[in-house]
Amino acid sequence: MKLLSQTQSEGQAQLLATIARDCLIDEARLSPKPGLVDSRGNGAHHDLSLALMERSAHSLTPTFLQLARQSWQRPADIALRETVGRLGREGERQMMAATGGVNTHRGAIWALGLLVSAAAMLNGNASAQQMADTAALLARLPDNAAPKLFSKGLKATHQYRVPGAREEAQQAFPHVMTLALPQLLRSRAQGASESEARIDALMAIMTSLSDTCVLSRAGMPGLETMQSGARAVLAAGGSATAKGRQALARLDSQMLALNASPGGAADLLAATLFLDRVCQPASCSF
Ligand SMILES: CC(C)(COP(=O)(O)OP(=O)(O)OC[C@H]1O[C@@H](n2cnc3c(N)ncnc32)[C@H](O[C@H]2O[C@H](COP(=O)(O)OP(=O)(O)OP(=O)(O)O)[C@@H](O)[C@H]2O)[C@@H]1O)[C@@H](O)C(=O)NCCC(=O)NCCS
Ligand SMILES: Nc1ncnc2[nH]cnc12
Repeated sequence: MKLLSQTQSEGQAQLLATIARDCLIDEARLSPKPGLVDSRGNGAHHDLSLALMERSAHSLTPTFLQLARQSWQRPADIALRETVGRLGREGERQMMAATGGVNTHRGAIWALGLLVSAAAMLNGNASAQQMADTAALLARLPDNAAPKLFSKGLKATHQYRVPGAREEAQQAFPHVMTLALPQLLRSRAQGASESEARIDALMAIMTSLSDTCVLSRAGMPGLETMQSGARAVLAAGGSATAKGRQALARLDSQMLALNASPGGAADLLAATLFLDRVCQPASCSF
């Protein structure tokens, strides 16, 4: 583990916060994303826009910075879990204030917030898997200060008996670690452009995620359409190929017709981009 002076660790905390914000902006701008806000338009959303997503991302930089500062070289214990929970809820309030009450990034605050904390806890010398495992340790700890709130995500996970955002983090982000990151690297290695590789990584997540945003808006038929459509894009060779792009356009039309938007998958793409940026295959480089 690297020992850093206070000035160095403050610089690293600021870097982590900036990277987390940039990953949210990169995710929002990436096009074409089925059903989601992107640089073409608002997807299946009436209350979201790219400008709003970007404003929301900027409003979260102080939250990510506080998470990194407070987590620096600390162990995963209840005290840190409660601090992280408090900062996360404060971040949600900042987001709501910045967007006039629209939920742009609730799932992203959760996933990226835990990963920013994990990166800081590990002081910069860890693999993506170690960071995901450390984030999972935190996510599994009880937060006694958390209010017992009803949420659309909880309703969908109970109704359809599927895992949601909470479980994804508690299980160390399987959709990021076993699907998205490997696909990102594979598509790059096969010569895809950076945008195409990122779209392919999003597709990899969408092949299997039980996205509670899609379930809430379009039920199980919507989720099945998302998963089979994403599999079709990858089976056709991914978004770098003409057939893959046709399958992607088909999936986009289907998601719009169903009013379905994979907001959870988008959050996990941002988490994937974060780990890709802060970690090397063997150790971390931020
Ligand atoms: C653990 C929490 C994430 C709360 O989870 P829960 O499931 O109880 O609550 P939700 O409010 O539903 O938020 C979950 C959000 O997570 C994203 N998501 C969905 N499925 C998955 C999945 N399988 N894996 C990972 N992530 C997933 C998703 O976020 C995106 O969608 C949001 C928009 O969705 P929605 O509000 O439903 O909006 P629309 O459908 O557009 O609404 P209408 O237009 O139809 O009205 C958007 O924000 C994206 O980010 C889910 O929404 C966690 O929040 C929590 O407990 N926090 C407490 C604080 C804490 O401890 N923080 C620690 C870390 S900082
Ligand atoms: N690009 C996006 N569009 C809609 N909802 C989202 N949640 C996170 N990213 C999103």
